[in-house]
Amino acid sequence: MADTVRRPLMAGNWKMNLNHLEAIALVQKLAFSLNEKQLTEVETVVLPPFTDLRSVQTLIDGDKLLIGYGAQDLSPYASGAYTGEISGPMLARLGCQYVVVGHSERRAYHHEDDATVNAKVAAALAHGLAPILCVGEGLEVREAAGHVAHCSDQLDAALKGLTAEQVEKVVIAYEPVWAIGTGKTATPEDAQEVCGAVRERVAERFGKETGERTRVLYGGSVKSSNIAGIMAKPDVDGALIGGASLDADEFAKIVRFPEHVSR
Ligand SMILES: O=C[C@H](O)COP(=O)(O)O
Repeated sequence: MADTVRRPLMAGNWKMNLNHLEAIALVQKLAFSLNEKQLTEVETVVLPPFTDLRSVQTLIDGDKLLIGYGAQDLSPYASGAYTGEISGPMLARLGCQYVVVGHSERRAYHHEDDATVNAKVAAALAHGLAPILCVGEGLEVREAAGHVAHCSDQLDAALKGLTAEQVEKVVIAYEPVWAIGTGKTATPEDAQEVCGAVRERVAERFGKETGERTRVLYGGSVKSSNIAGIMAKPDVDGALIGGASLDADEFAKIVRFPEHVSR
């Protein structure tokens, strides 16, 4: 992790897990497990299913918890006849700060292509939400050593038409598909290679300052036992955590990573 203006971000993507009652219990436990200093040093965010958001908002606002929250997806449209969809304005009204866009599970199971991801990034920004934009290669691309080019192409497509000022608000998450939910974590060097390349690409297209300010996360089988090594890398500003974020103790240990990193 570089000594820059970039505040570390640990975001827990719960995926399709935990109902609204379980969500309240987890957020309460997470908040009790971390003190003000830890939550100030490391931005801590939960990304629950849509049905939990109102409960999470009520708890976080009511108890003034230093925990952020957001959604896992949004429609590219603001309103209209799109059955089953949830819009940016709806999420903004619920106080969401973040929304995941282009997660590999949505690209694979919901056939989201680069144009859709680009439209969703723009929709999020238009409604004051910071997109957590996911890029990442599958195993075949990795084995053919095409991972950097693949992520760079996904990034270019997703950021098409944006200004530098907008790009600074985007959080980019490098999530190698082969490391998601598999227990196969990328090594800190693997994470650094792509996170560094992503930052360089942002700098090339939107300017050096924008590259320096944009946060780049790693995601894929992150746990308390491997987070310190990953966060020691200069271009990794945090993590997008799946399975491990469903356990409040484990998530809190991940947030406390600075205690295990020598800087
Ligand atoms: O969004 C989170 C990632 O898909 C990582 O999931 P995981 O930590 O369960 O491997």
